[in-house]
Parts: sequence; structure tokens; C-alpha cells
Amino acid sequence: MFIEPTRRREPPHLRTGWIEIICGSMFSGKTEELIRRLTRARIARLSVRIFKPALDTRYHEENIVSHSALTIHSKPVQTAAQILNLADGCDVVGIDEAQFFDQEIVEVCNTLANQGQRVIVAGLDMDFAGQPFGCMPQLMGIAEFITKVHAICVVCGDVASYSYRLVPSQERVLLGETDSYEARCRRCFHLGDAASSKEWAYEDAKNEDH
Ligand SMILES: Nc1ncnc2c1ncn2[C@@H]1O[C@H](COP(=O)(O)OP(=O)(O)O)[C@@H](O)[C@H]1O
Ligand SMILES: Cc1cn([C@H]2C[C@H](O)[C@@H](COP(=O)(O)O)O2)c(=O)[nH]c1=O
Ligand SMILES: [Zn+2]
Repeated sequence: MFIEPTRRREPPHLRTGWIEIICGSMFSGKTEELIRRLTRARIARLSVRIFKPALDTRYHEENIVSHSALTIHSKPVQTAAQILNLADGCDVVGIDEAQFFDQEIVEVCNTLANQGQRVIVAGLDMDFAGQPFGCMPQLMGIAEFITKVHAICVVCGDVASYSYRLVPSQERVLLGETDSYEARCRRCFHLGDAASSKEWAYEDAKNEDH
């Protein structure tokens, strides 16, 4: 579990900021972990501002919502540059679904951290094709702390780090949840449609015996 570095209450011009990345596949707990860290920052009476890309309207127009229905209020923004102005003067900046921002987000996060702010960024590290997603590799390159979280493969129950797309679109950006994506391990991701959750039938039958 990530334990945040102790932060003394220095005057703003003496503060050191930093960048934390929370990455992984869909359903791996990125949003839950982001909400956990932001909630703890609020308990520490730090001022917190939270952002997400305006295109992410999947569960709610404004709130960030996890697959397990944890929720926290956020400000949807069209561009990364807007975050710089809106986050001015706060202690902690939270950003969800960072993979949807363009490369400008890298400079924005750097500037915030250089100003002494703590920046916590959650995003998909890989797209549906198993390729690094947009700005995420660059963000990881400049971050002080990186946490990779994992889902459970819905086919075999192993640790999952891939997001398998269930619908035929080849567009990189396609909003969705369990209707369009499954968390899968490396093996089941590459097996593609040949892998199916029927493999669970054996385990389910065994569990019913007990
Ligand atoms: N295959 C799965 N593996 C793990 N958790 C899953 C899976 N499918 C649904 N969940 C649920 O999703 C929650 C994580 O949701 P969330 O934090 O929104 O993930 P992410 O932001 O990484 O997509 C888990 O706590 C669990 O309740
Ligand atoms: C893999 C992949 C995902 N997306 C979309 C699908 C969801 O709307 C979000 C990811 O949300 P989560 O909080 O990580 O579950 O991204 C996409 O547009 N393209 C992809 O390749
Ligand atoms: Zn698997």
C-alpha cells in the first residue's frame, strides 16, 4: 500500500512537490486508490482539487466514480492547460483517466509539482491493443512514485494487467465498462476470443461441492 511521504507545513515557497502515478488495466482499482489518497489528504486538512477529462461521461458528468461505486466530486476539463489555472494555490491535485489527455498534461503535471504541489495521476498504462496509452509513459518517466495495480482475469482468475475489448471497434478511444471490456491476464489476452470464461465452470463446480 502506498504511504504518502510526511509533509511538513512549510511556507509555499519552500515546499517540494512531487508526482504520483497510479496505473494498470481497467478494473484494477486505479480510481479506488486515487479516491483513497485524496480522501486521506482531505483528512490531513490539505486543500484538494480533482480533475478528469470532459469526454469521460461514462458514469457521471462531473463525479469520478469507481466500478465499485465509490465516488468523489471532480471538475471536468477540456484541456490539460485548464488544470494549471484551476489548481492554482491548492496543496494536492488529483487527475483521473489521464490517458485521455494530450501530451500537454506532462508539462502541466511538471509545473504543478515544481510549484510545490502534490500531483496524483491515475490512468490506463495500456490500450485495448496492449500498447502504451498516450501520455502515460512520459508521465511515468517524470514521476517520483509509480504504483501499478492489478485486476483479476475474468477468464482464469490470475492477475490481470490487460484490458480486453469485447466489441469490434479499432478506435483507440471507446468509452465502456463490462459491456465492452474484460480484465485479462497476459495469456488470456493473447488467446483472444479462443479464451472464454467457460474455464471457470470447473472451479465453480468444485466450489459447489463444498
Ligand atoms: N475483473 C476484476 N478484477 C478486479 N476488480 C474488479 C473486476 N471486475 C470488477 N471489479 C471491481 O472493480 C473495482 C475497481 O474499480 P476501479 O477502482 O474503478 O478500477 P479502475 O479505475 O482501475 O478501472 C474492484 O474493487 C471490484 O469491485
Ligand atoms: C482499454 C481502453 C479503454 N478505454 C476506455 C474505457 C473506459 O471508458 C476508460 C477506462 O476506464 P477505467 O477507469 O480504467 O476502467 O477508457 C478506451 O477508450 N480505449 C482503450 O483502449
Ligand atoms: Zn487469464
